Amino acid sequence: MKDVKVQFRLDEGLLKAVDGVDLRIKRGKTLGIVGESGCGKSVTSQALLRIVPKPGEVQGEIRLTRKKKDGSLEVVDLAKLDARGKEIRDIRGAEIAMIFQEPMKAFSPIHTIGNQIMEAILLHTTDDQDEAYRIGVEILKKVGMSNPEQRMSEYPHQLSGGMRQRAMIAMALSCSPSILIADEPTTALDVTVQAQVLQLINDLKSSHDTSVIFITHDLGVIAEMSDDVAVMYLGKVVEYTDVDTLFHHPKHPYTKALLNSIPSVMRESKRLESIEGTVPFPMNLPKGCGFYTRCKLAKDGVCNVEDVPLVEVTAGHSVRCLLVDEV
Ligand SMILES: Nc1ncnc2c1ncn2[C@@H]1O[C@H](COP(=O)(O)OP(=O)(O)OP(=O)(O)O)[C@@H](O)[C@H]1O
Repeated sequence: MKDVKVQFRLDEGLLKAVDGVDLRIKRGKTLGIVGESGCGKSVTSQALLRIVPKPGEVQGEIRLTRKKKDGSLEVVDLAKLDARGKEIRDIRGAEIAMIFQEPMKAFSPIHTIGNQIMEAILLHTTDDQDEAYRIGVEILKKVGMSNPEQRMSEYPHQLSGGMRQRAMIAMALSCSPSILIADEPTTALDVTVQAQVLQLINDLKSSHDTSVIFITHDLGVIAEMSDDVAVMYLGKVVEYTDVDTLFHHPKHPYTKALLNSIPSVMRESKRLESIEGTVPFPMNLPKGCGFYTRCKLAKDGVCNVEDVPLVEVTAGHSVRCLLVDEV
């Protein structure tokens, strides 16, 4: 993704939900996107699939390298495609699939799990009903579903929360996508089921060489799942590096504050730190660093003058902060 912007033209003004995001998703690796509510994580992933709701507009470059039927590679700029056209519909589900926080929103309540999984397979993989059924059962088995044949004929409400989440992952994986977007997929689950679902995504990633974009506000989950991490704040990436560097050598004051706000059994402190205030609304923002109003290190006349660029401070580690040397 290169300089990707998503803006909503509303009566009140221009809402910049995503404001110039540059990200790279490597094959077979997980990119974690973390940040507070409203920072633009979900809209970034919606932009990738071109499912940003109206009146949202996507700008910038979203380059996807894909294999053509003859085996050769081609690069498609998803941002330039017609959001309702055939080309992006072929890519959605087949090339890039998504799992959501609430599976009930992804499934239709009036069709069986089997019908819904088979629909995706019949659309992208085969015309043969029997083969689609066989692939459906196989994929349910793979995601650890008990009695997969029986599940095929059940409706979403007949499954438990954890099973519904597995069924949604099965539907997303049924066409072997090269990119899987997981948007807070475990937030609504209890911790044991959460651990199983995370394990499942990690297993499938390594066995299928799938690239995963994992969106969450939970830094613990980020640590467990990601190879690279992008920390987002107010529609921008403020820090972008590999997971070890992020946790051991964070540079941006916002990342540091986020890390200090996680309770740890290893750290002895009287009070858990919190970040004062809330994320500003992304409309009519003043110039300068988006974190200025909440940053303990902010300097008047330095940080609130010009927009701050994302700078590579060491190889593979980019930070959007003018005071990065002092931090
Ligand atoms: N359909 C829409 N119309 C107008 N504004 C929107 C729309 N969808 C999102 N936004 C705005 O875009 C910004 C980013 O939203 P987004 O849902 O990407 O945040 P998020 O980081 O995913 O938050 P959460 O963790 O709560 O899902 C927010 O200010 C939100 O209000």
